[in-house]
Amino acid sequence: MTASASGPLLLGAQGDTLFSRIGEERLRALLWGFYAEVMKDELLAPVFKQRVGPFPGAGWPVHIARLEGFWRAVTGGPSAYRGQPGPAHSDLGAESAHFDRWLALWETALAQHLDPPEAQAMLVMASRMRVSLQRFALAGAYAKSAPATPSEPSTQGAP
Ligand code: HEM
Repeated sequence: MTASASGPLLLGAQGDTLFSRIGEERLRALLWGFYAEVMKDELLAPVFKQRVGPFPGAGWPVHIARLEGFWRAVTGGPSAYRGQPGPAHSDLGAESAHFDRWLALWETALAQHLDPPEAQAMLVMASRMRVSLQRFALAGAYAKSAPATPSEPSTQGAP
């Protein structure tokens, strides 16, 4: 074997990140394709529409750019992402069923846009993230349903 067959798959250890194997263009296409499907889904779409607005306008270009930064960061690419994924999910009313659906659509989108090894790696990453994101999501839901705290303004400003 000589180096003549070198391509993106034979980069040195430092350059061989998941991000470098996926590439910027495919990552972006994956994200737009994924959220296009999310916004056709009757369970997920209302949650995103309320926060981000009607797809693909409103807040979507900014949202996708933020997600691109996030996925670049976690796949070893250059990224300026400084967000807080946990708190972003704490007030959505998202439950376990939402995460099941999200991951099912993610798996489909990954198969459409990426080669199997990268698709598998991205699926495993998201499955692991789910554990903590869902914890944030459900904690927010419990806080909301707790009857102890009156939501009326009568107590606001009280010492
Ligand atoms: C493992 C699955 C998921 C991953 C990896 C994920 C990832 C992310 C990330 C990285 C952000 C950007 C956070 C920020 O920096 O602002 C985000 C935002 C958001 N996610 Fe998720 N998410 C997942 C599941 C879900 C589910 C199930 C829902 C709801 C049905 C959801 C709804 C949202 C919404 C509405 C935002 C925008 C929040 C805002 O900007 O106000 N996500 N998500």
